Amino acid sequence: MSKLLIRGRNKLNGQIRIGGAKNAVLPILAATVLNGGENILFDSPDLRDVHSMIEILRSIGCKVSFENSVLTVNSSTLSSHEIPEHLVREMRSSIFLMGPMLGRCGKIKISYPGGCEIGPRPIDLHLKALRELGVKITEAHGFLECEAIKLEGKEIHLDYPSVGATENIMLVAVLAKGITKIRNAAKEPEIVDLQNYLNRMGAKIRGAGTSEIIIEGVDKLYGLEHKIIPDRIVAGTIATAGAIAGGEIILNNVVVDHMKPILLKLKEAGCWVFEKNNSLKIKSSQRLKAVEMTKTLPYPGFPTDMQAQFMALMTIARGTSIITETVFENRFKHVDELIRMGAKIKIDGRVAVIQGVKKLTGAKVFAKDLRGGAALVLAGLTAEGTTIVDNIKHIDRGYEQLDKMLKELGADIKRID
Ligand SMILES: CC(=O)N[C@H]1[C@@H](OP(=O)(O)OP(=O)(O)OC[C@H]2O[C@@H](n3ccc(=O)[nH]c3=O)[C@H](O)[C@@H]2O)O[C@H](CO)[C@@H](O)[C@@H]1O
Ligand SMILES: C=C(OP(=O)(O)O)C(=O)O
Repeated sequence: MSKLLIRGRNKLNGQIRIGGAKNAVLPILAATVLNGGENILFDSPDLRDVHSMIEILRSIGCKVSFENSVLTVNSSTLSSHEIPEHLVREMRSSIFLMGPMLGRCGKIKISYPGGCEIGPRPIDLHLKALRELGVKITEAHGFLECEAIKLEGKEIHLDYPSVGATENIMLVAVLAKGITKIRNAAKEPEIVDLQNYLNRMGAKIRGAGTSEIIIEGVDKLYGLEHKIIPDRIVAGTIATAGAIAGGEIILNNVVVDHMKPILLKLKEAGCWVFEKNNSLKIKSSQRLKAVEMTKTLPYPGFPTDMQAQFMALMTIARGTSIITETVFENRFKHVDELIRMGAKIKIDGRVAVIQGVKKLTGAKVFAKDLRGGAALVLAGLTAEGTTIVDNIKHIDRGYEQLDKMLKELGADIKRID
């Protein structure tokens, strides 16, 4: 199992370019099966999840190549509607295939996505919406057999603004007859990127980024080129690394607007943040202050995918901070590991109370999920002595060589296989 070894207390300085977003490229990769053409995706991040999605696409007959951040998918050779179970178990995002496969071939057989570490993550909202749009779903022996009897646009009200359900509905509705309206849709920037990608292949969608998305079904879609938006969570993680380690870093290729909820919290903690066009300068030269209240919420609220990293920062802030996780039921698994490094954190249900300490100390810790793992790396940057973060396969799911990026900025970090 690969590990990261970090010798703490180096300041971070320098510049780094942020790559394309995992949460944008995964639904877009699934969407490539819709058009039966050639899709060229620029700025695609080289991540474990992206490779899992590539394997899925190949397993159903698509031709895929990936070189220098350019992903090419030709879906004209699609030949199967059955998604291999072992690949679906690798990654929850495999359920994004449901919408496009139903639109293109009228059927899909897929197992329930793999278990996850941050809560039960049901897919009931996806299935309810698909049924409303005319899909017959039979659930048996852990598999979902779905058949599009007659795909017809409808008004769908989501009980919760689920990112994945909003995207799956968009993906099936593009080729349905008539108009689909999603009410209480999720507003994340990655949904806007999906809308832009789909519209450029011939779809008629408007409203992404607001709570009402309208999709007018079309008959035919075409292959195209598209550039993936920058990853706001990777940018937020590196910005928080700069804040926790101290120094002055510049992040290039970011959409500052997407990062506002994260930047507001960094500023509240006393960090200097300078915004300029598509770059950000983060400067931190003194012990930061505790941020009294942080609550994770759907966009444009503070992202749950930044909760663990922000908690790592709060462990060494002056004063007491409270972080409430409202999106996922079980996303505090990094807490025990941070405590091993000297953090003072108490958990009560979905609320964490963090009493800032003057310093953390290096320890052997275990990454239990993606963002929790990144939080442990950030804690290691400030800790006295050596930190070993074990089980970093989770981190590789969402960061393209986090160690390399931090090393470039001056961290003493190395990967041991
Ligand atoms: C690939 C991708 O884009 N992943 C992101 C996406 O995940 P994902 O799309 O899975 O997240 P959702 O927005 O769907 O989930 C939010 C909440 O809704 C619940 N829920 C969701 C669907 C459903 O059918 N039933 C249900 O109860 C979930 O269990 C969770 O408690 O948004 C999350 C919330 O911003 C992020 O943490 C993930 O990084
Ligand atoms: C939870 C996350 O991703 P996924 O939905 O792909 O598991 C994440 O990116 O933090």
